[in-house]
Amino acid sequence: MPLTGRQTLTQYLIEQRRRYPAASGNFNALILDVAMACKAIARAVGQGALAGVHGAQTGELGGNSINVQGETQQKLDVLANDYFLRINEWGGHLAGMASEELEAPYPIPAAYPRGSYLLVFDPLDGSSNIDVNLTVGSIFSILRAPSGDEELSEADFLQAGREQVAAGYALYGPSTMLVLSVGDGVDGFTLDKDLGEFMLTHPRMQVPPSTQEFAINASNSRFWEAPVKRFVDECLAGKSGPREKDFNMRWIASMVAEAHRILTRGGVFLYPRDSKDASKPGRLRLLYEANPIGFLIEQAGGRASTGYGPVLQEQPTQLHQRIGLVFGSRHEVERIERYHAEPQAPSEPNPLFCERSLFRV
Ligand SMILES: O=P(O)(O)OC[C@H]1O[C@](O)(COP(=O)(O)O)[C@@H](O)[C@@H]1O
Ligand SMILES: [Mg+2]
Ligand SMILES: [Mg+2]
Repeated sequence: MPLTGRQTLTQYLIEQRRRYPAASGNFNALILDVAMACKAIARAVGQGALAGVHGAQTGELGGNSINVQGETQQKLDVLANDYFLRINEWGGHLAGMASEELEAPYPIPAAYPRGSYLLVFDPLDGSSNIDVNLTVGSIFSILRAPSGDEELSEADFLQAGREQVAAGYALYGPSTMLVLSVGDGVDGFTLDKDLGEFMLTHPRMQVPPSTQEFAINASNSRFWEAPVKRFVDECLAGKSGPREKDFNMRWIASMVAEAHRILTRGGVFLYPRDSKDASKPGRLRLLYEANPIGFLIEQAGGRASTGYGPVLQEQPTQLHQRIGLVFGSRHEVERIERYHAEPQAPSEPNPLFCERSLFRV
């Protein structure tokens, strides 16, 4: 038994390596570098206004800085992105990185050795919550890099979620956590700030198969597709509706925090494909939001879907591609997939989401 009574992240990784001796020490070192970046971000988030890290980032020409997504960058988006790049570029484990905040992939500079993995990340998820002091996080995905020393291209990152070697997130909430899957279940660690170590506190996390809690941004209801309207209407109808049970609703606007709640006590999260903006078939990004969260949820016995099928099977076509995402307790996600699979008859609208719809005005 370790001295502290709990396993540290380093001890956990060493033990994993003993079980799979073929795994390289590079992989463990990479996870520890990612964890270090998350600790640095946690410190900045924790200091908040004292560290002057709140508010929008100023662009080169004055005014707010806008990222490749067309969204205003917060100071912490930029700082967190920088920590990820600086702390992970030197170790010799990576061939390149890609980030929500960078338009193009970031190849490892020639000054450092080139490694065999790719790191893809959303350095700060839930940015709209920074200034109001609510939980935010970082999300990451690890892929294999192509062998050889050809120049890295965007195509090298376009791997389906099933190909991920590992995925995880850090949560900067009342406590700082790191939740990780190396493809053998999901384990959660809490940061002991005095020791500066992530300690294993949530071994073998599991998503309960059933739930009475759902999460969706209901202000988008007029843009939803019929199967999503039907699902939500049925939840809202509660005991007196077809589901014959009451549901509770949550919306934090930090997907990483919603994922953590669902990994802890179950639930279903929807940011589905909708008709809000024809150029964006969804809000969330496939490579660094949907895929890593989908990997964790499936490793914990839950289900992650586009509504039409498993999200981890989607073949990406662009680095910053967006996608509809539904994940969480298996029975609810399967139900939503069933609703999408049922033939829609526009001439015979379902009364639940038309005249009697709870979202109808
Ligand atoms: O403001 P909305 O439309 O509810 O969107 C909230 C969603 O946007 C996100 O914040 C997107 O993440 P970023 O902060 O990394 O852009 C998700 O975490 C969250 O689920
Ligand atoms: Mg995000
Ligand atoms: Mg972000």
